[in-house]
Amino acid sequence: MTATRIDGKAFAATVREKVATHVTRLKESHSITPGLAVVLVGEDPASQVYVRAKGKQTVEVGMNSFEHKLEADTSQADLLALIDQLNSDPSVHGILVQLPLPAHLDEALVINAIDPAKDVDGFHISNVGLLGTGQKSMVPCTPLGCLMLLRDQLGSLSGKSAVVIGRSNIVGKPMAQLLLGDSCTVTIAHSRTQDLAAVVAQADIVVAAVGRPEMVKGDWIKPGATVIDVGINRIDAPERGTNEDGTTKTRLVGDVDFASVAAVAGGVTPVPGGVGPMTIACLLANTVTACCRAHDVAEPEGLTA
Ligand SMILES: NC(=O)C1=CN([C@@H]2O[C@H](COP(=O)(O)OP(=O)(O)OC[C@H]3O[C@@H](n4cnc5c(N)ncnc54)[C@H](OP(=O)(O)O)[C@@H]3O)[C@@H](O)[C@H]2O)C=CC1
Ligand SMILES: Nc1nc(=O)c2c([nH]1)NC[C@@H]1CN(c3ccc(C(=O)N[C@@H](CCC(=O)O)C(=O)O)cc3)C=[N+]21
Repeated sequence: MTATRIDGKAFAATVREKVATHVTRLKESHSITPGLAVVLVGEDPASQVYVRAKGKQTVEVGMNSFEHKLEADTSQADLLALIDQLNSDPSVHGILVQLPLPAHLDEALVINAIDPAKDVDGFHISNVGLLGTGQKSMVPCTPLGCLMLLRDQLGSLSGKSAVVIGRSNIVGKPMAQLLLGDSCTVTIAHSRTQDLAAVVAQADIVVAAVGRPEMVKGDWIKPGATVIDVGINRIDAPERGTNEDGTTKTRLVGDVDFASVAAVAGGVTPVPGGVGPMTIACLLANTVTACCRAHDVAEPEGLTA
């Protein structure tokens, strides 16, 4: 069997089109322009790439983008003061603080200082609790993007067996909540799980969010299963030669060994071009949703869980 390549890049473009339509409606009928503020502390090169992509796509769908770049040694008090200012700014409907933060900053404290109504990452404890109890919340972008791809691929997820590999607060745990919300039978695997291959083998749906290059192999996968690869790993690619400074060129791979999995699965997402573009599209979707809720305007359908 040869799996369907689940094209997250193409699906993300359709999500952004829906977002752009709602932005136009908000502007024309309500004179409101949704705004997204992204806060980056320090100069991590990968984070800079993502923040640039977010800013560009925010503007492309017609929203306002506010970028705040702070020095790596910014104090906690200064960061909290900026968040306070963004919380009370009516032109800002969404706030994202790029993670990870430098080690001297208290990540949980900073995230929980964001107004939950503007928490477009869905990381604030209020949103985590709302999601866990099945109430309306802001849903974390990466798991939301995975859910959209799964629903598009499979239709109803009800009764399916799902294994999420990884239990982080930003991907694994909220992913498991969303799958449970769609009535999957959910197993969460992690670094202490025994015989991971056997756990994965019983799954109709596998979501890999581990951070280990090409760890999930084709011979673990139940034939016909749907596999979502969240991993973003940069590995050396000597076959591509060397950079001008003499260092080896690199390439991106996921947590899934694409070639062997595609030979067994029913569908699998590639890296790049799978979950990554969906994450940014869902961030824009969450910003429009937050803006609609703030102004008591009907929110778009099909853009949240
Ligand atoms: N595409 C996108 O938009 C995004 C991609 N990512 C990528 O997704 C991946 C995961 O991210 P994140 O959740 O933040 O990572 P974390 O490092 O926070 O979590 C990794 C999880 O994987 C588990 N794990 C580690 N090794 C193993 C193993 N050998 N077997 C089973 N489980 C294992 C860990 O278990 P334990 O808890 O026991 O330590 C942990 O729960 C990364 O590659 C990251 O770059 C992240 C966010 C967005
Ligand atoms: N507060 C916060 N929220 C996040 O959502 C968040 C974060 N911090 N910190 C870092 C991770 C990572 N992340 C990605 C977003 C897009 C791609 C993406 O678009 N990837 C492209 C490839 C990009 C490339 O070529 O480097 C792809 O997979 O096709 C990847 C990863 C969001 N994160």
